Amino acid sequence: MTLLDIRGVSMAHGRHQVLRDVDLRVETGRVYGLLGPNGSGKTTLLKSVLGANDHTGAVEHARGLRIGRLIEYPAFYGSLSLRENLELHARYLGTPLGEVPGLLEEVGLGGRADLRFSRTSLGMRQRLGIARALLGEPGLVLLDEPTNGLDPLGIRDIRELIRAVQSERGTSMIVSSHNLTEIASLADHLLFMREGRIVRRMDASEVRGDLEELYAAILGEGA
Ligand SMILES: Nc1ncnc2c1ncn2[C@@H]1O[C@H](COP(=O)(O)OP(=O)(O)OP(=O)(O)O)[C@@H](O)[C@H]1O
Repeated sequence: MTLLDIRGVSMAHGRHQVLRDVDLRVETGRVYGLLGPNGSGKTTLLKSVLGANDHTGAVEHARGLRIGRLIEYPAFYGSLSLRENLELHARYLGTPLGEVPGLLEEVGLGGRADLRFSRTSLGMRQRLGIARALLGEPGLVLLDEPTNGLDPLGIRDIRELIRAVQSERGTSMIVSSHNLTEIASLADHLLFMREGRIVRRMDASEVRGDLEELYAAILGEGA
């Protein structure tokens, strides 16, 4: 089933064209890896999916689709506990508060539910951000550089968490990342962006050899 149908989406910041005629169809149960250099338009595309910017073209959502998101650093209240932060967001979304303890367990924060947010590490914040993105059982989750700023073990932990969430729930995801190992292990469909366009798309099963070499061949200087 098609969850999201993006057709001819373009977006400019002033005279700077950030997205150019992007088409993308997102299907149920698939994980899309969004790759591209800094400034290629990945975050802007994810924001267009959410209707959070002034793009042209069409973004059609399947009826009743809930979209969870972890885009940039999510805002949480430092003086509230992890549980209170999630409950506050659940109230804002109108989703059941009873979901919160299970979600904290699912992201590995069950034993830390009463810790104040201001006392958490970046890895814990990303876990909490993922839990927040899962409130209300979304059909699609957007993760924008979910391991940004983490150390190698933190990157591995978050990657494994995302894989576990995906395999347990079967949720469709769009994950943007500069970390090719992460994308290679998570995505089943790869989208390469350059200067606001999707210049190449392929199934992960089509990747032969090293993803870094493929990335350079598609997106490197002179490609
Ligand atoms: N609010 C804004 N005002 C002006 N320009 C913006 C704004 N937001 C983004 N841009 C510009 O749009 C372009 C695309 O930015 P975007 O954040 O979508 O790229 P990205 O591929 O996500 O990059 P990165 O990998 O660095 O996160 C960049 O050149 C950026 O400077």
